[in-house]
Amino acid sequence: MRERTQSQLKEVLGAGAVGTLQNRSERDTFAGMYASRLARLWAVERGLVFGRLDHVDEGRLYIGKLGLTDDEQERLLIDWRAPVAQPFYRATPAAPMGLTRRRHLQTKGRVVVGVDDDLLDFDTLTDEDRATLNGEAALLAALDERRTGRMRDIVATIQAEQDRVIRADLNGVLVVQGGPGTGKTVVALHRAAYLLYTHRERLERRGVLILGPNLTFLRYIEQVLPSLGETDVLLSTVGELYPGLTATARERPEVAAIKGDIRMAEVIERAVRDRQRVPRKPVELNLGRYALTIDRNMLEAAKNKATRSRRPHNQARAVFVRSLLNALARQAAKKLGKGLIDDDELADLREELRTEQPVKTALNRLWPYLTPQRLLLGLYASPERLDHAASTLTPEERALLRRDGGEWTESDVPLLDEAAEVLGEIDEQVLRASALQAEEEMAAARQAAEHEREAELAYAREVLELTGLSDVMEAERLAERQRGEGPYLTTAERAAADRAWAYGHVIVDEAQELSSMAWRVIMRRVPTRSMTIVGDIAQTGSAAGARSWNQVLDPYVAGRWRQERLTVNYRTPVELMAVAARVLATIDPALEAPASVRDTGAEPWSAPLSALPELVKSEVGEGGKVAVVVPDALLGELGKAISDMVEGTAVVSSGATRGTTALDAPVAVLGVADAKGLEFDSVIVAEPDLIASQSPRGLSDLYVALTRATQRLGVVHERPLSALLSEALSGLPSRTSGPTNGH
Ligand SMILES: Nc1ncnc2c1ncn2[C@@H]1O[C@H](COP(=O)(O)OP(=O)(O)OP(=O)(O)O)[C@@H](O)[C@H]1O
Repeated sequence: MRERTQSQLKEVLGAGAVGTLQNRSERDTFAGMYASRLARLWAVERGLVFGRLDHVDEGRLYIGKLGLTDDEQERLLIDWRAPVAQPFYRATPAAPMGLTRRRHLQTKGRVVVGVDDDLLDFDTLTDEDRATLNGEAALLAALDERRTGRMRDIVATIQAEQDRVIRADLNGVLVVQGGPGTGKTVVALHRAAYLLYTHRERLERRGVLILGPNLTFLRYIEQVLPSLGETDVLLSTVGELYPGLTATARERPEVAAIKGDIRMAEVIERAVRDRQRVPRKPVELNLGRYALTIDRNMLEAAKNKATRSRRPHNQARAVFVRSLLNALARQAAKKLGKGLIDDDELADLREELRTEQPVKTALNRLWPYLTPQRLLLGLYASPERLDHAASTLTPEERALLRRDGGEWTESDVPLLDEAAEVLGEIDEQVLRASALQAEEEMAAARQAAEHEREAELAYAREVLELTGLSDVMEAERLAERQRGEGPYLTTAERAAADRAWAYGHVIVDEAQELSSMAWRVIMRRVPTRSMTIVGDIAQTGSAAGARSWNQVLDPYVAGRWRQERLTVNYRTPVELMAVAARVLATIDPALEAPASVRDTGAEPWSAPLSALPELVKSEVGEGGKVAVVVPDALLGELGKAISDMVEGTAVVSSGATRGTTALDAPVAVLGVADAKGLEFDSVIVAEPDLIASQSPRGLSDLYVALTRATQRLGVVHERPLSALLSEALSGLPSRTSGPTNGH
């Protein structure tokens, strides 16, 4: 199939860029189709075939990562997502679904290195068969494997409760609630692959978006879908949802809480209204030959008209300007002694006035073009504007929003998106004209005599300021880059560049962390509300995060969402989960930790903080990936202490970029927010008490930290444990250095 597709691609490309426009576009479409088919055929190499079904009636079927037929259309391999493959995941001895046997195949390259059978129809079994039955071997072998720093697909070992989530209906909102390690992430990814297979046409056109908590996490999961042959899915954080911006900086919890609060929607709306100004005093315009006055009545009338148009701010500006210019033109006619004028004359005068500099400046003051960036920075920078727009917040809350310039944060992105909704797009033509105008102003300033230059430049800058052009020009450059849509731009790429894109399906991971304002952005991206939301309310660490799924979803789909639960922990062994469960009980005794599926015999241990670098070294010696989860305040200090001692240590500063090496390094030192969703062979948690007290949801953070390990867990501290934690953690056997036993 690879060879055939390759030669089809070659043939199409060989036809060259000739012919009519339509010919060429057809050629591009075919080339795109063959190229992605080829990519898919190469992507499924690892574990191509992993299962066999022995049917009572139909004989043998092989299950694999994609479907294959031979030249006679005989089925060679069945795609795991096809309905006939379902018994591979769902059949049990009680409900064998027509199977006598299910076989798991382990392969290395093209060689079968192991088989593992589940015999489902006991009547056909001999006694010896029954005695050697070990259906869980494949799963347990997969779970015990050393971690590589990248998530792997689980097609060969999907469990029945997970399969139900994966194959759930596309429409509506599905919430998948499950404790740590229950496979929420990996299941969500397989669901994306399943939905693309089952609803290929609809979803390829509209695209699928997967949202994760941070860039390291996206890196961690980015290979799963390609390994299942699906390459055109957009992975993103909320910080990247506003096109042209990657916000990774994190806000202090108290600021994040305010910026994520639903009251901010109203604040933004008022901030925009506050920029549609009616000054107390009339505005005088000196046009040389005569002077005009913009009085309050004219302004109110123009503003009312613009508001009644119900268009967003930037588009309503045209209504405002036209109304005001008409009034000014009538005034000018009077001044020029023309008396009553007809419509044509009025239009001429209006257009004449439109080009007068004092008029332009006044209009820009009264109803400026605004970009979301300019609006927000203008708001944060001015206590007066904040007092006005944010009167629903307390003075303390307003003070927390104050900021001069600075980097965009993750919490700003939903506010920028909200502002973009209220402001509306700036017309392309206006953008181009204003960019041109600004360039002319700058050029004129440069040409001006030396002594005038200063003043001219200041003026040009003022024009830029007033119209918000300094970032409008940025915006235009960006728009231009995005317009270069070549024929090979994939759906995901086009969607990423378009703020108004409506996705076919959106999957939200670690969904409990998102603020109310972030949910508004996400919901705008899926008007059909076809969504999968996965998370664990007990793990909520963000101050702006969710307390219940009802609270999150009621504003959008009250009573119209369904929930599935995942109950088995595939990551954390029993011994480690016992400790985590005790911490969970301190958050709320009613919360239940998921049951672990395996034990390793390695008990969690405790040691003094001073031994940390030594212990890390010894853990590295045991092999696999090691993580040290630290309180944010100690990241620098402990990161350095460990780096000095252990080669190849990666310290993950908050707001890491996609290029981070944390996943590839033998040791990662990181805060809880960056450890969310990840897993490591061995985890050491430093100063648990400080983690628990560093934010209002600190105990949940500690629970997250304690559930990241697949094999071994240690706790190091020098501060005494608080009463709350001592019951959960103080009984751990102590360790100074050297390997743990039991593994
Ligand atoms: N059916 C399965 N077969 C093999 N491995 C599995 C299976 N289900 C889950 N796993 C493994 O268990 C680990 C935990 O899965 P995952 O990260 O998806 O859990 P999670 O519920 O998202 O956890 P958390 O909430 O802690 O982030 C992963 O290594 C995953 O590959």
